[in-house]
Amino acid sequence: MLRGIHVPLVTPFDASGEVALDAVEKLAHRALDEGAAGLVALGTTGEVAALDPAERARVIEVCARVCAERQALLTVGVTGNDTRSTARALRELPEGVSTALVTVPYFLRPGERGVVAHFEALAEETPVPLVVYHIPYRTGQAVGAATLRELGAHPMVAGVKYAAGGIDQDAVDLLADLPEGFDVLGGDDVFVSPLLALGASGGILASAHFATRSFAELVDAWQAGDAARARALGHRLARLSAALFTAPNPTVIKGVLHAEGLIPTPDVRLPLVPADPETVAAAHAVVRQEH
Ligand SMILES: O=C(O)C1=N[C@H](C(=O)O)C[C@H](O)C1
Repeated sequence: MLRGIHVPLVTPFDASGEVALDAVEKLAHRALDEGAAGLVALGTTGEVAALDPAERARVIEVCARVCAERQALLTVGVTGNDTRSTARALRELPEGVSTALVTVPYFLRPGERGVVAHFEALAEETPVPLVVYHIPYRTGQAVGAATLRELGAHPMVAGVKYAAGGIDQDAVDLLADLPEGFDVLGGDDVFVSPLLALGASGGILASAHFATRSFAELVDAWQAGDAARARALGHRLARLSAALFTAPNPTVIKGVLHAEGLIPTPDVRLPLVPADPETVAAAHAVVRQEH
């Protein structure tokens, strides 16, 4: 079910600080035009924590409309570290959402048994399949291959966005023996090529706002077993991703999107602060080489 490149859209703001919904719509069409299999609304890249409920609803509405028109998959980020409120947020997801990207409970560090209990409870209530968002350097909670496999056995758990900060032993173990119907999507942009080589089926990658078609080709090349082509593309795209992650995400990506005239401002909401102009210019130079 979870294949190809899914672009976690930034949430652009206009000069008065409001969400620029027309720019969201344009970015959504552009990503799909360029070969993305789906979109992710309200990811980390979408600054979900800084949006109020009405803004979140409007962003989902725009993305759901575009994905329905284009027959693309819409994943919506649902974050929370308490099971009851996360279950409520899932139940309240509107029509048009295909899957929910649910972060491993952060900060609390409930242990792996707590993580399993959390996702099992959510899986009983969710109207759409879940994608576990495993990102221990943000959540503070380790989740090993055995636990991910246990979660993946549930019919309402469709996959994991794997962002362990590199290729670790658990990634190797998990991809060697995946539960039926459970997919692994890379979530660390710089490491997506090696994860695809191990058997991941795609990626949720903020850097795929740029060179979307090349990222989609990277997935296809690994799946076709064309290692020479995949390796060359992977090295090139890792350089692009590294340049886009030299300051907290999504500050550099917004800076470059603005420099390209694709969003009205490069603004982010506090506590994020805009990337400095030199950082944006350096990343923009790498992006331009991909045009
Ligand atoms: O919003 C996302 O989804 C992503 N967030 C990651 C992060 O900010 O750590 C990066 C990844 O490309 C996608």
